[in-house]
Amino acid sequence: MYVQNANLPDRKPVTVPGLRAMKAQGQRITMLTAYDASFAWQLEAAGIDVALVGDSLGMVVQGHASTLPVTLDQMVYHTAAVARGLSATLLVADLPFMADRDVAHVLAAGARLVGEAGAAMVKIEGAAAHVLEGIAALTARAMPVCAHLGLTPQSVHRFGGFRIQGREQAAADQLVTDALAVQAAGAQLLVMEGVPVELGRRVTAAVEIPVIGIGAGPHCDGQVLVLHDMLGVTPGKRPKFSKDFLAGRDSVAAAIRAYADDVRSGAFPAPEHCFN
Ligand SMILES: Nc1nc(=O)c2c([nH]1)NC[C@@H]1CN(c3ccc(C(=O)N[C@@H](CCC(=O)O)C(=O)O)cc3)CN21
Ligand SMILES: CC(C)C(=O)C(=O)O
Ligand SMILES: [Mg+2]
Repeated sequence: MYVQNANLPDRKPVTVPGLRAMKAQGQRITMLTAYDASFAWQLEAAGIDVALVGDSLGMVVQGHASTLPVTLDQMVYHTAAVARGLSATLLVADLPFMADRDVAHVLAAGARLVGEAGAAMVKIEGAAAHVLEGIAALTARAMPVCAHLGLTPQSVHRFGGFRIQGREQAAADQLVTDALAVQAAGAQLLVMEGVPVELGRRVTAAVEIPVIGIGAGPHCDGQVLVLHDMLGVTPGKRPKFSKDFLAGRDSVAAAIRAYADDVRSGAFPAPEHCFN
């Protein structure tokens, strides 16, 4: 913790093996995005388990229409800022678009996000052959990997928009196969985004690693939201799966605590935040 004069809450550090134990014990995992030290500290103080420096910063911080313009330098800058606001919260950073172009780039990006900026884990989208290779290469160098499947925003042009994935049987079966493949490659956490409730349930049951859902239904081992969505400050339309937790509350701290409570109790996501 770098922030001066901070009143540190007494928390046990969240670790990668600790998340696996939470899945085994049926304790739901809470995760939110953060992009700067001040909001990172709000997550820390509220007892959120995992902070994600998402490339969604390209949309909610920079104002772009997609995550594609975000650069590795920008991810390193934001990850380092978030790291200074955290102590016990596990820090995950997204690999930006095209940082997965080959294993050398994946490792160079991982080294910057983990070694220079202070992430404990790096997140990489998809399960293509070159991505599986990247997951294995990072894992072999002791940089734990969070996989990301389903509505992977870096594939927005392939999908033709931010569309729910895995609605057809063949696509759903392929997503289960992909989840097993990223786990076999070494991934220790999996974000499932924008899939029907039943597929979120299937994937969560199929893998041993914890599955964190966003628009993937209530059966995942944990939930993640974009911070700006859950504070109701996203410019324009929020995704249907998000919820404004600041509405009716009087502080950012209260909103984040309510989110954590609702994820842990299973009250969030409700049916109106889910896809069938
Ligand atoms: N503010 C924000 N929140 C996010 O959750 C988020 C980002 N930005 N940027 C990166 C990606 C993009 N995401 C998005 C963005 C929009 C929808 C969306 O509008 N979905 C439609 C459903 C479309 C369908 O039914 O196929 C919706 O109504 O929610 C979904 C995911 C998720 N991530
Ligand atoms: C929405 C989450 C999972 C993400 O990847 C991001 O914020 O960039
Ligand atoms: Mg992302």
